[in-house]
Amino acid sequence: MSLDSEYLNFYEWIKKNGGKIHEHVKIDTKEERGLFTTDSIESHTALAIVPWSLVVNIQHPDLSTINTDTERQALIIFLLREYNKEKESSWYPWLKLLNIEKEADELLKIKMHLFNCVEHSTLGQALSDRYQQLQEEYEYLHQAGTIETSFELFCAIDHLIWSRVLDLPENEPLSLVPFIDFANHSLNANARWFIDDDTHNIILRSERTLNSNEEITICYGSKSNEELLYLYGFALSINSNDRVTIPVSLKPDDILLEDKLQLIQQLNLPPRLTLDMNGNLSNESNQLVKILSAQTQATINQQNEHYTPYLLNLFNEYLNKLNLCPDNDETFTKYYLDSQKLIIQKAIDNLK
Ligand SMILES: C[S@@+](CC[C@H](N)C(=O)[O-])C[C@H]1O[C@@H](n2cnc3c(N)ncnc32)[C@H](O)[C@@H]1O
Repeated sequence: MSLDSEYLNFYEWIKKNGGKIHEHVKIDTKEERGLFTTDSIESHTALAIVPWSLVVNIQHPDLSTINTDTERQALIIFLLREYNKEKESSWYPWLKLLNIEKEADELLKIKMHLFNCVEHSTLGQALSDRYQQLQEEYEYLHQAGTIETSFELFCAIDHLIWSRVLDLPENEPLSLVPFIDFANHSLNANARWFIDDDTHNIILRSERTLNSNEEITICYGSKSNEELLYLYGFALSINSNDRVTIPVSLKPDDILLEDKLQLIQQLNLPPRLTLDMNGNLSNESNQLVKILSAQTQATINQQNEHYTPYLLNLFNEYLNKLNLCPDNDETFTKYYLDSQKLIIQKAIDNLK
């Protein structure tokens, strides 16, 4: 079956289930697959209406027999089960388009490459923690006979969920919304989605006039490149929400170790420094540096002469690690690294 007919099947499936897609909206692939217009569309027009019966979450009758610890696990089990049914699944027209097997292969390659470059960062820590958690979760579900797939497929489905789930309001369950899940992210989005109060349908609506052949985008939130990479596997070349977070720790031979630890705990400071786009430290981070750099009891929580050298050393070390990462063609890793280097360089210049 050609790709076009797969898309047509998908649109038909949505309509058959009571949904609507604007006649000038379709899924297409330019740099990245997404939603596009085929003609101009006025502002505040419904681009797609997805019925609640097609929203995948624990309230859906198809998930009612799944008993798990978390909503996410229920979604994983549901997707694996439906994926294995292939054409027999009533969700097939949507699942077919998600390229789950290809995802499983690519995900590992990209993650390994990315991981080599970010091992020293908070992103590296978060990725390896997640990988370990996934391994433990997989072992547990596999041994209990709840899932019978490979670990790679399990990871791909987990990634699929995090990268496609919609941020519904707090009282709503974790949900996947076919069709709207094809909208890519932009900080300058031209569309947004909302739940219709009366019908509970999910509506995607244009927020301004759209030109013909324009990509329809929604905003996934004000996320840094690190968060975007962690959750979705992409980064932006220009991201006004970007920042650098550097993990820091105390040296075991620090003569003020106990006092510093106590103070850090008392003030509830996280063990990392955060720099905004302009290379400025957050207030919390500033306080943490004062403590970490102090060399006498009297100056333990004050600006001290070691403050600037401590930071310069830390920033230069971090920059060196970023520079050690070999050049690579992976676009998003490059965006991430370039932006990190720019911010660190600004922070170094600010100290001079
Ligand atoms: C909700 S899906 C959007 C549809 C997806 N592009 C597809 O082909 O099915 C989210 C995924 O799309 C990609 N994506 C979304 N916004 C992007 C952007 N601005 N730049 C590059 N990739 C993006 C990422 O791979 C992300 O994990």
